[in-house]
Amino acid sequence: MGWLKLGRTVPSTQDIHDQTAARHHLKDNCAIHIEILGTDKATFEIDYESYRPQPYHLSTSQLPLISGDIVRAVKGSDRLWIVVDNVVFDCTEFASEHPGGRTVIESFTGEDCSWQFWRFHNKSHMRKDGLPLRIGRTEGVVNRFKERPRFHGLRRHGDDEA
Ligand code: HEM
Repeated sequence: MGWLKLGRTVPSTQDIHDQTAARHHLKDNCAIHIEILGTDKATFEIDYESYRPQPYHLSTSQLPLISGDIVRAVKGSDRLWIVVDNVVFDCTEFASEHPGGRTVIESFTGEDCSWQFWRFHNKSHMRKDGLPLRIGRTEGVVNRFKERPRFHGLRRHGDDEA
């Protein structure tokens, strides 16, 4: 499948150098370090280690919100975070044990990969292996690839039965 083979894109550093974005992160109370370096730009380092797995009993809406800018910026770090259905999973350690291989998780780091995920996994995989990796929820992290419709016979998968 094409999207499985695509390499990583170079991360945009625009967000990281944008002062407005920096203020936004502060407002969200995230663990970051901001330093003004004598220019009109602010830079910050994100303390990715401070985002910890969340208790299993929390519903998605109870998970801490991680700003989309922080999730996207993970591409420039050594952490492997992915987003499925607006939930952020830290797969850094899990990736090496992933039955589908490490590469596929690396290729989606800092991105939404919801439909790709659901093509290969079911809710039971998510409960057993995904739940321990949840570190938060996020908003506005998009999927790079458009989902291709699937067909069962002549019927489009997901269409109403009637
Ligand atoms: C939260 C992150 C993920 C978890 C917990 C996870 C978990 C798993 C598990 C438990 C399996 C084995 C399934 C089985 O035994 O039938 C598996 C296989 C697989 N996963 Fe993931 N996965 C994750 C992310 C991803 C992502 C982002 C992709 C990319 C599409 C992916 C692609 C695959 C593939 C291709 C397989 C092999 C399927 C097969 O051999 O039939 N996984 N994964």
